[in-house]
Order: sequence, then structure tokens, then C-alpha cells
Amino acid sequence: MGSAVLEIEGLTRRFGSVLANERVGLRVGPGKVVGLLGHNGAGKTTLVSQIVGLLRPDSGSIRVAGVDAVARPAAARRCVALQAQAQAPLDGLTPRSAIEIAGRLRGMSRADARAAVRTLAEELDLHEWLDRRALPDGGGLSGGVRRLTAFAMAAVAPVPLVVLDEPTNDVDAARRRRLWGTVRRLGDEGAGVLLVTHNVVEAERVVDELVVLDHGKVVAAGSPERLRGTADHDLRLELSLRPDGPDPSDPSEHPARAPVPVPVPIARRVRAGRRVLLTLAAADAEAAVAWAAALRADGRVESYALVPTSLEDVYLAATGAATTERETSRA
Ligand SMILES: Nc1ncnc2c1ncn2[C@@H]1O[C@H](COP(=O)(O)OP(=O)(O)OP(=O)(O)O)[C@@H](O)[C@H]1O
Repeated sequence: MGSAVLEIEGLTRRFGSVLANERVGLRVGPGKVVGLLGHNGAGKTTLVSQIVGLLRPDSGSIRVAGVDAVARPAAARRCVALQAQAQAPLDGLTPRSAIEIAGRLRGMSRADARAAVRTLAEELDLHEWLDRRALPDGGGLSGGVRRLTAFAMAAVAPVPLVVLDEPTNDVDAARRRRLWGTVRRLGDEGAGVLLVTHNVVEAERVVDELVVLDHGKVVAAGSPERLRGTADHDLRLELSLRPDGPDPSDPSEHPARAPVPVPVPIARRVRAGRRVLLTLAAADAEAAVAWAAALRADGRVESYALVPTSLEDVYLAATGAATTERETSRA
């Protein structure tokens, strides 16, 4: 398994009466991309701030590449490249110079830093803006290009641990995909990556492991496959409820009309606002779709869709953002 590039145990940090991190444990191995997911205020930024020595924990330990980050924050910080959530101050610089300077500051030769800029510009499709100067008050470069530049500044030089705090905010869909590709490359080249994100659907494609924080505590951790807890051939049927309508499949919600039970076994049912997510076996898809089509024809749901299972419902369930039922009626 190799020794961890980030090892956190029993980490607790309080702000007054708020327990921002409560006995958090987390491990990032070399070459692994670990996603840290959580709602607004879950404690993600508090955790990152302690890893990079901006905040001292009340208790617990953090080791970065074997260095005790609580006792020796400056030494630990040298082993980490951070893309902070706040936009990096770039005013007066071009993306090319900002990325090259970030590489030089981490000990790269000028030639190596320039070569790394070329690689990143290619990977992230940054050529168009590479020599455009960032101006004060957000001028010159868009928020998305500034975010990509900050990402490239973190990714430019090899370090044991890369910490990315919401790296895709403001970034367009095509370049987000490119950015995830670079994150995967960093892992494949041996770095440990801690990826903080709200975007569970996109993160799922790139991470080796996930840690879900909820109100400061780790509520779920493991590989996407293990967390999904569903078989490869499972599918998800999503119902979009009418704005004023109850869930027609839920026996507990049928004030006016009788419920219509799903005609097939359901492995997991999650309700998130007006969406109902039902996990079922692929072999039962035809019967389930016929059932959903009838509900739609009857005006009892607005729409439905059959999609591959994802971590979204697991995440919603783990963080209490939805009501979940695990049904065990499967043969
Ligand atoms: N400096 C601070 N003083 C007081 N409370 C704080 C401070 N920093 C964070 N908190 C509180 O600690 C909790 C965790 O906040 P944190 O910023 O770590 O969450 P987050 O998961 O990063 O949220 P977001 O996704 O919105 O960035 C929140 O309740 C927040 O209000």
C-alpha cells in the first residue's frame, strides 16, 4: 500500500459552539485521488486549512508525507500544493507567467517549468489565454480561466500531496472534463490528491476513494463501488414529482389517490425534494419503465428517466439531504 502522503487521525476543530471538524480520520495514499464531499458548512475548508497549517487543530494529528503538520507546519506545507477555494491573486500576470513562477517557486528549472506550462496548456486547452494579462477587478481573464490557471499553478510541479478545493467552480463543461483528466494524471504519476468538491457526479469518475463529511463528521468513506453498494448491472429510475403532488409510489403519502406500488424489488429509495431515485436490477427495468410511463400518462409524475446508478443518491442519503429507505425485498 505504501506509506500515506496524508494521514489524519481524530482531528477536531471547534469555532465557539460549532464543531467544524469532529474526530475526522482520513488517509490519502501515493497515487490515489480521494474526493472529500460535503454540503456547505460541512467542514471541508476547515479541514484543508489545518492540512496546510493555516489553522491549528484543537486535537488530533495530521501527517503530510510523514511530517507532523501540527508540530512542523512550515515543513509539512512544503510537501503540499494547494489550490484554494478563493481565487488566486493573478493581477498583472499572464497565465503563462503565473504557472511558470509557481513551478520555479517549487524548485523547477526554467526549462522544466516552461515544459510543464506547455503540457498543462495543452491538457486544459488554455492556449487562447496563455499570454493575456489578468487585470484588477476581474478584468482581462474570466473567472473560469483564472480558476484553471490556479489549478495549473497547483499541478505544475511534482509534490507528494495536491489539495484542490473546488477546482472546477466557474469552469465550462469541456474544460472541466480536461481538468479531471489532469487530476487523474497527477495521481497516475504518483501524487496523492485530495479533491474537495460539491460535484459528486463528476467526482465519481475520477476518484479512487471518497470521504463524505456531514456537520464536521465523516459519515461515509470508501471506494465508489463499495459506497454505491449496488451491483454493476443496477440501474436508477428517477421520477420527477409534480410541484404539488405526493410521491405516488410511497404508501405513506397518498392523501387523495391510492399509491401505485413499484412492481419490482427496489434496492434503495431516496427522496430529494421533488426527485425520487429508485435503484433496481437491470432485468426489472422494462417493468419499472412501464410503471413510470403509466404514472406519467396519468399525470401523477412530471417525468421519469432510467439512468446508470451513481453515488449521488448515496451522498444525499449519507448527508441527510434526503430521506432514504433501504428496501430488502430483493431475492
Ligand atoms: N473562522 C470561523 N469562525 C467561525 N465559524 C467558522 C469559521 N470557519 C468556519 N466556521 C464554521 O465551521 C463550519 C464548517 O465550515 P467550513 O467552511 O469548513 O465548511 P465547508 O464544508 O468548507 O463549506 P463550503 O462548502 O460552504 O465552503 C461552518 O458551520 C462554519 O460556519
